[in-house]
Amino acid sequence: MVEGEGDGSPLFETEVAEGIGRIWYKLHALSVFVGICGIWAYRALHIPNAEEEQEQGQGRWWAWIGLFGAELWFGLYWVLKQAVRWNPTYRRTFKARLSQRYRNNLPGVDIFVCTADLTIEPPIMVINTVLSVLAYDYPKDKLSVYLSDDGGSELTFYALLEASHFARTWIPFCQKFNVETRSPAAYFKESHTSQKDVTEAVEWIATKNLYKEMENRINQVTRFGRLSNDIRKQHKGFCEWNVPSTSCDHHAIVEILIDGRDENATDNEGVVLPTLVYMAREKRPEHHHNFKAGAMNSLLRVSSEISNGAVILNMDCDMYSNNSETIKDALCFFMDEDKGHEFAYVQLPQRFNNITKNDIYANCLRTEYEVEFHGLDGFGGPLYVGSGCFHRRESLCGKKYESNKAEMKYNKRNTRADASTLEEKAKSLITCTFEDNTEWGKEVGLKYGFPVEDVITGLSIQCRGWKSIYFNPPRVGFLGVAPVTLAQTLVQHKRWSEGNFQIFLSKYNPLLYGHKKIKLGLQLGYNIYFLWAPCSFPTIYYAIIPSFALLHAISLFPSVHSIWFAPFAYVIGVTTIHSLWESKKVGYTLKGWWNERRMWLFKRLASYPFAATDAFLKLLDVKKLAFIVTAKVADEEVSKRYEKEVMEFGSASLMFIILSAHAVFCLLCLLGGVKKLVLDGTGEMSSMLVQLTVTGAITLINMPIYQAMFLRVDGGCMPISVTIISVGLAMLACIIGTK
Ligand SMILES: O=c1ccn([C@@H]2O[C@H](COP(=O)(O)OP(=O)(O)O[C@H]3O[C@H](CO)[C@@H](O)[C@H](O)[C@H]3O)[C@@H](O)[C@H]2O)c(=O)[nH]1
Ligand SMILES: [Mn+2]
Repeated sequence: MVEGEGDGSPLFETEVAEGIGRIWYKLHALSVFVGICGIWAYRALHIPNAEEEQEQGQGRWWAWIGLFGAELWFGLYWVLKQAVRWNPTYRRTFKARLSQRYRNNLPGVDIFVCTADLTIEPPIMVINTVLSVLAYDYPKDKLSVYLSDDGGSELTFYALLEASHFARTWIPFCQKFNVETRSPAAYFKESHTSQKDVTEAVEWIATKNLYKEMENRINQVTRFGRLSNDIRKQHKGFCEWNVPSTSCDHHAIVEILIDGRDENATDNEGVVLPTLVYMAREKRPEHHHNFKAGAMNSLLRVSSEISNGAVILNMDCDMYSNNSETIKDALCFFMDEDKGHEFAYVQLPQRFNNITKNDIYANCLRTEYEVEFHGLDGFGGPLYVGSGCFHRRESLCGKKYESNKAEMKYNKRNTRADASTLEEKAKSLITCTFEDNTEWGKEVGLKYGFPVEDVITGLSIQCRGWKSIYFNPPRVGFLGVAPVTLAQTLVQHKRWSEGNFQIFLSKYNPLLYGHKKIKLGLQLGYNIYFLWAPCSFPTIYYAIIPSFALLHAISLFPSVHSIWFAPFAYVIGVTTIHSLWESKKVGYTLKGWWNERRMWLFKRLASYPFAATDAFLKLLDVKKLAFIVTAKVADEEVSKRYEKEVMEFGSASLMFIILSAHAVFCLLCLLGGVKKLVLDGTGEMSSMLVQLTVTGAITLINMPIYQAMFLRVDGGCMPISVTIISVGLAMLACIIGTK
């Protein structure tokens, strides 16, 4: 036995960042905090009095108080952000020890893939995700994959049936040639025969042809919109669609496409296959289905009947597994003899395979995944953010944490009931009324009532005493599809920020609900995300008032010659440098950093305000919960512009009117202000420097908007109606208040 590999050695290792770098970081943070206090002091000590107001214009007092409020907010929010930067924690697993120690005692793993909409989540994409997890490097008799289809479509069922056939070739192929990328579409895109020897190349070509043929069949059927009679004869499951049904009105369907207990269900090399199940829960217009949370809870019940794996992996249909070892990684945490029993879930970062070089819409959330989540891990574990999360079934089903060390076991499968009996039993668990008068959606399973079902579920699991793990493997674990237009990103962020803020406003507010249950650092950490939406108000204020005052040559900041200038310069300068440094460290380009800054502003101007409003309306019970599924396909023109990192507008929307009206407004303020200062000689340059900088920076960041309004002519440019309305609005705003 290798030294250190014995029974007692841990299955994972934790490293907390320390050393001189940390000390510098903390000193820097302290100094910035002093600067922030300086800004607060300046505001508090210089509140304009009535006399001054006479001199400098009516609204100055209001402007001042508003800025004070905004600066208080930003300062406190900055403090929250330090919490997750204080103790970054990193994890490493020892998979060889796991395999050696638990060779025959590994637990069953159930993988849940969710899909909801046939048109924006094409079946070929869905089954690529399914194939990537079917091919996991894990004992196949312990692996079960479930597809939940909220679209309830026979086309998706057909695609899954095709996948179940192709899996027989794909799984052994991956094993034999050590394929790392186990989504066939992604694999055949990145790999070429030229890198292979003859035998491999032959099999490579054969497998690729098989895949391409399947892809063609599926895409043809999808385009056509229905199945031929020949196809419908291929499997008894198609009978389920004999009665007319729609995505929101149909009975429960459960079809076991591959029964892992069946000795004849083997791949081309004669090895047993993983279990594969199609599920569409019953849907009726008069019953609320609770979106993804409802689907996940149905999956929990159906899987408990069929395979009852002790570990559950949650996947979105667009996010394939890119690393065939992540199940083992997750198990290194769950099965560690010393600490394992404490962990409820292991979240991996969500990465995307369609991010452009400079990540124009700041979709990859690198700061969150590379910096902040490591910080959260130091305080008891990260948020559960959906796709790419491994759960202990017990904790997801509502169990409280108990400190006794119980080993995670392999649950024996029900071998008596045959597949069709299991299917019938499973169907009875996913009817519309099954959950009535039960704890499902409340204390059991994923929680209902929030558009970010995962985050609230994770929080309540942590509040039941469990810890969670953030694991960021060297080879990316999961790769999904990020939105490719500005509108999609803004809408996606509206859902997230609204859901998060809704939690903040509810009884689940981490400061109350988590009090004495989770660490303070984690409570603060949660609030970074929960307060996204209200961050919009101080930002809007700060993005308008200083510029407006500049236009009127009213100074709202200290003059360069004043000692009070120092804290402003220091805080603005150092936080900018720090964010540059941080984003460089996590792999952003300079332009990527700039794009991230832009999206920071755009989200706060045009997405979060809607989220905050809707969250309040929901609190008052005037608005119903909605879940807009993010689009995963785009037409060719749009994709081309995305590849070239040209910002996409194209359609008229209120979000765009806000953005462009604000952009024009700032430009007018900048021009007007400079004219006043330079040509008319009103006001002092030295006391306007901060406002000039702020307005100038906003104008620079808005460059793509001006281009889209006045220079571009392609399909993604700003619609002329939006341009007219926003220029009108901006001019109106500039005129108001001008005497
Ligand atoms: O009624 C529904 C709505 C959605 N989904 C599925 O839920 C997943 C997530 O939806 P998507 O529109 O892709 O949301 P994203 O914003 O991309 O997803 C992020 O945010 C969600 C919470 O808002 C999490 O559930 C996801 O895991 C996380 O990746 C997709 O697979 C959908 O098919 C359903 O199964 N039923
Ligand atoms: Mn998604």
